[in-house]
Amino acid sequence: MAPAIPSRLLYIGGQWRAPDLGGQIAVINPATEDTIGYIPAATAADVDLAVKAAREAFTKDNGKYWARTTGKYRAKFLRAIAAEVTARKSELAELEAMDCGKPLDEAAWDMDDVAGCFDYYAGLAEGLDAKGHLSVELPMDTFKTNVLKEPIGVVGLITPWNYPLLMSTWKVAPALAAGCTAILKPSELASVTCLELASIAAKVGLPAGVLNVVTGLGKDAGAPLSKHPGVDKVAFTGSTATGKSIMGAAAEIIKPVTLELGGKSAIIVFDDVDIEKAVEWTMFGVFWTNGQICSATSRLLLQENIASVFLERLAEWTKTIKISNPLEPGCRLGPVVSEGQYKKVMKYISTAQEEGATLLCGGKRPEHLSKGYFVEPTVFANVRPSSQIWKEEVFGPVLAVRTFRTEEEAIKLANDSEYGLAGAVISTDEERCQRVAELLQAGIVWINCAQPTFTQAPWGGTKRSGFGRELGEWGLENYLSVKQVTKYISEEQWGWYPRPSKM
Ligand SMILES: NC(=O)c1ccc[n+]([C@@H]2O[C@H](COP(=O)([O-])OP(=O)(O)OC[C@H]3O[C@@H](n4cnc5c(N)ncnc54)[C@H](O)[C@@H]3O)[C@@H](O)[C@H]2O)c1
Ligand SMILES: N=C(N)NCCCC=O
Ligand code: NA
Repeated sequence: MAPAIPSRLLYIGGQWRAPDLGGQIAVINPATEDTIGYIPAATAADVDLAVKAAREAFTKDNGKYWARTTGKYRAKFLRAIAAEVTARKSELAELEAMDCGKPLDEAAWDMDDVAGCFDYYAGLAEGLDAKGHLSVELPMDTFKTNVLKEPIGVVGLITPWNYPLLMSTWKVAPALAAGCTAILKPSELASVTCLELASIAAKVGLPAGVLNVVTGLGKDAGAPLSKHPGVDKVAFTGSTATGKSIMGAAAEIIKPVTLELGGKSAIIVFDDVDIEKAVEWTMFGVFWTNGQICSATSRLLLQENIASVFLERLAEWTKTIKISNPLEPGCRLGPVVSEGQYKKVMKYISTAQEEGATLLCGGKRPEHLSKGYFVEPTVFANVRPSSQIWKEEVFGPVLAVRTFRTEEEAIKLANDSEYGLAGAVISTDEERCQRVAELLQAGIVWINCAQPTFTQAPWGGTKRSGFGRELGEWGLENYLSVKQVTKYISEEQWGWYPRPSKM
């Protein structure tokens, strides 16, 4: 039996609190269109309380409460959270699948990644203790400089619905490891597991106010958080449009932001490949998580002389993907997240047809599913570079294909995008893969695969896909501020101003 959606309030200052205006948002299961629960709807007053709680936790006892504790102390809580996520893995995975529509196997994988990420940043928190006082080489021996890495302060973390708990963890884990205190505002379309993270924080005894979770609409809760003067930094993952407004709000008060935004990443397949392997990675690149991945390799560039064999196999294989309720064993494609997303994806599909692309497979709701926001995995060939489906992020299971003749042409086509998040190259020629990897304008490049992501490696984009890097050591730096402490160590008088002669 699927678990019931737990009934939760906002988590502020270590307490469960009803939202100031008493609002609620329905939790909709996109596979059934049923309302399966409610989450609280925070507004500006709740955000303000959460920021105050986080500030108090940050400054309490001159930082001895959290911010200036040892990394070893903070690591214990991060590891306890990881253990609790692991203990509750199957329940959390089911909640995630019911809330955002991802297949249960994917949600279970996410939960392993969540636990792994908390464990990883526990290790980096411990590492900070040793790195706390770096000394800097100076050209004068009359001075000595040390560099302190300090938590940046109270951080606002705003996250999307495609990996609800994992995208939040990519921010919460390094922020807490660094000694920051945080307010997490997950997406209103999928907040259930983030409220469970709050319950886990309470259970492991994370000091009150260190992590606050406020659910609510972007305009009502996200916007007040992003412009709050009591927030020292905002880390955001979501759409480019929202990223732009968050950066604008932050500019008013010179608040640093990092932005992980959208993409329209290319996968380049050369004619020397094993067709079976290349077809499967192509499918995984755009149909995993239903294509609702910022790094989805949703533009396929295919070398001309293998195009017909490759596309025939791709269409044939795509038609066999198991589309079902995410909780059904073996499901490989669930519904898209919401009715709004369903309509948006369908509109992209009809526009692609109007613009003359060739529909190879998919393009509609699967016949065996009359309810739920399901879209068949869809492949369009002969896509013109000027067309919408080539340029814009669909965030759904839709692949756009073009052929190319030369390596140079492929790179040019791949880079001809406003976005620069990811890219992939598939070829048995290692030197070619290396060359292409270096020339792709992207923050993430996959060779002979697409999408596998490791907590240890940096993640983030270039161009309009945003800036800043999450994960790995880079992810921790996001939440640290650098302070130099310079000491005069000479016994001598400084001697810049001539001493006045004695009276
Ligand atoms: N680069 C990455 O790592 C990455 C990862 C996942 C998703 N994404 C991107 O996220 C997008 C899809 O996610 P989404 O639909 O949830 O994005 P979205 O921008 O609509 O929402 C993201 C978050 O921002 C909040 N928000 C909305 N308006 C706001 C405002 N005015 N001020 C402050 N907060 C506001 C939302 O409530 C949500 O929590 C896609 O474009 C995708 O590419 C990027
Ligand atoms: N491999 C994983 N888990 N990728 C997450 C990608 C997040 C962006 O949407
Ligand atoms: Na939902």
